[in-house]
Formats: sequence, C-alpha cells, structure tokens
Amino acid sequence: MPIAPRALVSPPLFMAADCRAIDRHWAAAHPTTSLMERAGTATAELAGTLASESGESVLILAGPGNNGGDALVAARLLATQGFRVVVVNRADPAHLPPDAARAWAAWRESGGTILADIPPSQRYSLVIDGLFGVGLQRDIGGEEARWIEAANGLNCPKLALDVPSGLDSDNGRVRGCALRADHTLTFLGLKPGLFTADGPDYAGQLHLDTLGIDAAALPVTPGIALTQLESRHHLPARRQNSHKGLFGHVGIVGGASGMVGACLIAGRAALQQGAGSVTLAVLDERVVVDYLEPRLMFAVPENLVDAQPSVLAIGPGLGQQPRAHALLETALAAPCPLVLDADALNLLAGDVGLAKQAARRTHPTLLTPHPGEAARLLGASSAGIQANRIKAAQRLSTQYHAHVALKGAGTIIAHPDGRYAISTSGGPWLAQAGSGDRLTGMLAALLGQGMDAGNALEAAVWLHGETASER
Ligand SMILES: NC(=O)C1=CN([C@@H]2O[C@H](COP(=O)(O)OP(=O)(O)OC[C@H]3O[C@@H](n4cnc5c(N)ncnc54)[C@H](OP(=O)(O)O)[C@@H]3O)[C@@H](O)[C@H]2O)[C@@H](O)CC1
Ligand SMILES: [K+]
Repeated sequence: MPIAPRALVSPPLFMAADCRAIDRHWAAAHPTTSLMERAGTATAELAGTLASESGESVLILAGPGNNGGDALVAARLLATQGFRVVVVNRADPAHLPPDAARAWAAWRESGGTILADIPPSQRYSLVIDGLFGVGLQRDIGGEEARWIEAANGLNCPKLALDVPSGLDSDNGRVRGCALRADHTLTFLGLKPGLFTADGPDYAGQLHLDTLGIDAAALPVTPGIALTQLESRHHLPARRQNSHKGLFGHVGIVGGASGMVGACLIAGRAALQQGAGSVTLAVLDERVVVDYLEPRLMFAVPENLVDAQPSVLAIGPGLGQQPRAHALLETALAAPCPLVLDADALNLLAGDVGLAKQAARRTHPTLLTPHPGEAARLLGASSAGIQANRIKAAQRLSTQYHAHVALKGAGTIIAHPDGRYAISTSGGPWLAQAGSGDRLTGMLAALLGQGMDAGNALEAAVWLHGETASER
C-alpha cells in the first residue's frame, strides 16, 4: 500500500548506489522472491485508481532496464484486470537484465504485444513511465527523448515509476529532458532527487511503496527528508518563572546605507521567533529606531561584540566596504554561535584569510548561502552548484566546519558530521528580496534560546518555509 511521504517523520533518502546495494542483498538473501513483481503489482494497483474512466488505453513506456521491467509487470497485471494497454519498448530482449527479461517473457506469454513507437494520434487514459529509474546514466536523446516530449504533451494523467524518466534521482537534475509526472510511485525508499532542484516540479504527487521490506532491514544513510519537525527541533516549554535573559540576546550586524531593511527584517523575525532581546548593529548610523518594532535595540556595530550577545548574525545588508570587512573579522572571533549570510559570505569568498579564520572557529558556525553565494564560496558557477546541491552543501560544510543551509527548491541542510536533510516545506513564494534575512533572524532566535546548532538550522529552514506556504 503506497504511503504519502509527508506522513512519515524524517524518512531516509537513498542514493542510486544505495538502491543497487539493497537490490544485491535482497537477491542474495531471497533468490526466489522478485522485488520487481512487487513493484509491478504496486504500480498496477495505483494505476487502476489514476486511469481516467474514458475506457481508453493505458500507454506504457518501458525502457531497457529494470524500470522497464516494473512497467512490463504492471502491463500484464493491468491487462488481466481488463485494462487495454499499449506497451512501447525498443529494448533488445536479449540484453535485458534477468528480472526484466522474465517480465518481458511473461508479458509476451500472456499474449501481450510490444510496439517500437508510440502510435500516432491516439488518446490514452493514463501514461505509465517506466523508461529510466535510478539507472539513468547520461542525458536522454533520440527516440526516448521524443517519447518523453510526446507523453508530456498528452492530455491525461502521467504516473512515473520510481523517478520521472530523465530526472537524476541523486540530485534532481534534468538530464536532457524529463517526464512531467502528475504522480510518482517510488519504490523501497525515497530518493533525494525527488525533493530538490527540478525534482518537485517533475515528480508531481509522491507515493512510496516499500515493497514489503522492513525499514529496519534497509541500510542507514546520511540523508533524510525533513517532512515535519521532530521533538529535537522544539524548544523546551517555558517555565512560568522566566525572564528575557533566559531566551537569548541576539546581535545582528548589517544594514549599510540603502540596505537597512535587511537588518530590520532579520531583527523583527528574531523577536517573532521568541528571542529574549535583539540588538541591531546597523552600519547606517542615521537609523537608531524601528518605529514599527520599537522593541529592537540599536548599537554602534564596533561595540556589539563587547556587549557579549548570546548569538551573532552578520550579513543582512552588510555591504562589502572595508568597515564591513573589519566587522566580519571581529565577528568571526566572537565566542558564541555565529550565523553568516549574504555579504558576510561574499566577503569570506573574497578573502582567504577570513575563510581560514571562519574554518578555525570553535563555536558553532552556520552558513545560509543561496546558490550564487555558494558558487562564490566554492569558486564554481551557480549552474554547477545547482547540478549537485547536496554535494555543494556538503563541501561547504566540510570546508568551513559549519552547518550549511543551501537555499533554493528543496533547501539542503548539511552538517559537519556528513548528515544532511532536505526540507520539504516552503515553495516558490520564498523567492523574494528579504526572505533570506527573515531566515537569518529566525535562526539566530532559535540559537539564542539554546537550541543545538544543527537542529536550529533544520527547524529554522522548516518554519521559514511554513510561513511562506502557497498563496
Ligand atoms: N533497487 C531495487 O531494489 C529495485 C529496483 N527496481 C527498479 O529498477 C530500477 C533500476 O533499474 P536499472 O538499474 O536496471 O536501471 P534503469 O533505471 O532501468 O536504467 C538502466 C538502463 O537504461 C540505460 N540508460 C541509462 N541512461 C540512459 C540514457 N540516458 N539513454 C538511454 N539509455 C540509458 C542503461 O543502459 P547502459 O547505461 O547500461 O548502456 C540501462 O540499460 C529502479 O529505478 C526501479 O524502477 C524495482 O524493480 C524494485 C527493486
Ligand atoms: K521512470
């Protein structure tokens, strides 16, 4: 029975290599039980509920590997149930992997036919995409690309098996072209590429079928999908006998002339997230009060570290002038958790000495780059960062010994111990000026209230996404 991933708490993510290892172990331990038969059965069950009631055929696109084998099993079962099916596959049966070859033979023995191309001008009740799964190796071209374009143009629901064909299951990148699915039925466990980069746009509604394998039997992986907050992401209940000193003094450095708003947004967000008190160290000295949020205090930036804040955030509207550089140098030496965002990251990227100082810090460091900032920090292009967002976040985390949130579709949170999470909250409405400043403020507030750095970053990213749900 498929599960909606959002119903699961922090489900593990499996790279293609993990899937291959699971497959090998299963085959060695259960030589007579085929996981493909289970995958095809789950597919036929879901397909039966998705196919429109027009009575038109189900179009099944099958590829040259085991993803195609899953589709062939589903074809056989759907035909048995009375569905009309059209199977398109141009693989050489002599070169199919063993399970897929058995599925091919069973389909043919049941009287099924296989077409070498999609019949023109026909209407379908459903498309099942079993072209490529976790075995996608390169960009799709040729006939398969043409089939995918044709399927994308059909006016009927589309169900992708395991991952939409053309989507790299490890990183969510489209390899040439990809099937735009309305539903994706993924097998065994969730794949990171379904949650980040192009994944959410192509996967549609996700369904997970574990194929009857107990989660405890699956390998432990470093990645999770952050589908909801866990207890570790919550602050303890406040005692009645409390005072503001217990909930942190957040210092925020930034707000150069013309960019003061960034600092105000961060400060207001920190107060809303429960910080005991917030001081803004605004570089534009003309600004000494926020009349809309008069609880914010203002300090001369050079004096802020001496005031011993319990957490410091630097970057919102900071600019890159020499004064900003000097303030960053001072902030890096602060004996408290430090959030680096925006121009603080750009300054780090441009100065090896500062970067080394950041990497040597003994108190927690948290970086919240968007892909452009991450690209500058890693000396790469934004496209290069987006091509493998998980790897990029992990490289930054290792390089700076920091907790890193690489913002964007499916924000990646990478930790220095190698663990990572992909947040499933949020959406394109977060793509707006000031959005990152709010995240910085929320994060600083959670740190100020004593939450562990890694948990605070995950919680802040999640909560920030929740505040910007679909309009
Ligand atoms: N893991 C499990 O336990 C279970 C896995 N199951 C299922 O198996 C799927 C994985 O199967 P898989 O490993 O056979 O890979 P798959 O995605 O079918 O593709 C490989 C084939 O495609 C080819 N090919 C690749 N890229 C190409 C391109 N751009 N253009 C053209 N060709 C390209 C490649 O050719 P080659 O690179 O070898 O030349 C090879 O022939 C998985 O997603 C799930 O659906 C389930 O049965 C349940 C249990
Ligand atoms: K597929």
